[in-house]
Amino acid sequence: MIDTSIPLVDLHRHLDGNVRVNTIWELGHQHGIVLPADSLETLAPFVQIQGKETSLVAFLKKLDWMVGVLADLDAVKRVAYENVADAALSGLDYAELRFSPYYMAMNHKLPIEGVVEAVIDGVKAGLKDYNVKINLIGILSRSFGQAACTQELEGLLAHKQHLVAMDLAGDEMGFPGELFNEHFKRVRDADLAITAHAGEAAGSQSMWQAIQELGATRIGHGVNAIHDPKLMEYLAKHRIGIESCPTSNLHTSTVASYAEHPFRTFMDAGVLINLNTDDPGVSAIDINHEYRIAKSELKLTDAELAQVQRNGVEMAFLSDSDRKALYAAKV
Ligand SMILES: O=c1[nH]cnc2c1ncn2[C@@H]1O[C@H](CO)[C@@H](O)[C@H]1O
Ligand SMILES: [Zn+2]
Repeated sequence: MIDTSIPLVDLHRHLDGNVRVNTIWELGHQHGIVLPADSLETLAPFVQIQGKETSLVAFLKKLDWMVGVLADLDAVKRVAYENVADAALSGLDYAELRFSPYYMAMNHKLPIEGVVEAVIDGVKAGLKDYNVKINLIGILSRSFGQAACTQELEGLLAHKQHLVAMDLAGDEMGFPGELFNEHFKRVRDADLAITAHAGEAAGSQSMWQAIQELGATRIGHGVNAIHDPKLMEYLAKHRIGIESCPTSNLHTSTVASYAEHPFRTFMDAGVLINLNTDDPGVSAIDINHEYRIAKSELKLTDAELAQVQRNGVEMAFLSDSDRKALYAAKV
């Protein structure tokens, strides 16, 4: 299913949506944080999806315990380290890990810039022990409003040399992209690439906004583009990549079933699209699961899966020489 001659990448993966249940348990006890359950087994349903949630906002609540145990910067560093380990252990050659330092900092009033530094340190430590290539994407969490995103942006820009891109995530319906035009002007001025969660909870207009006003060259989810033929044409023509996360889309009720996921519609329209995990800890999945689902439920052939795998490498925020090196390491 996975072609071992092609690099395996995950481009849409929230570091703060991938905290191990065991780590939540240990950090909770270490820091005297009252957890909602008194054993590891009974904790899992509070932080992982059981069946599915009724909406994106309901889904996002599952991440709250993951950041709720980040009581100090060592905890942040640990989570970042374990994210590198998880990426390597699931067989990824390359992952772009995205994180929202405001969201990670807010429960225990950690310094936002300190969180950014701790993530960078944790990833560095992970890379000493595990063989995988990692790049970082900074997230502006729209759900906390414009002022919080300004603080978040500044904490991230202070370490922009460690980032490849910036993303807009959170409650897409409640906080439309227009609110963040000024933020993303600063991101463009800093020469970082841009991806944005769009067309997940809101319609295709939100994707046009992300592309034309924020400057996104990739879109997270983008499911709702299929209702807008002009946009589909535009995505294909301009090679705007769709970071697709089918299981997350099911878990947020963005699609009602795998069978209704429009992945194939994008492929047939010539749109660059790949497979990703989104919040592997919350969804309790890994990248292999998404490729299995793409075969069994989205009915992709092995040749199509190989194309999807290559699309991911094509879409990655990598320099041409790094992209070549990633390919070269597989042959
Ligand atoms: O599927 C998703 N759609 C939109 N936002 C998301 C999703 N998963 C996580 N986050 C958001 O990303 C930040 C943490 O990295 C948080 O703002 C969380 O709500
Ligand atoms: Zn996401």
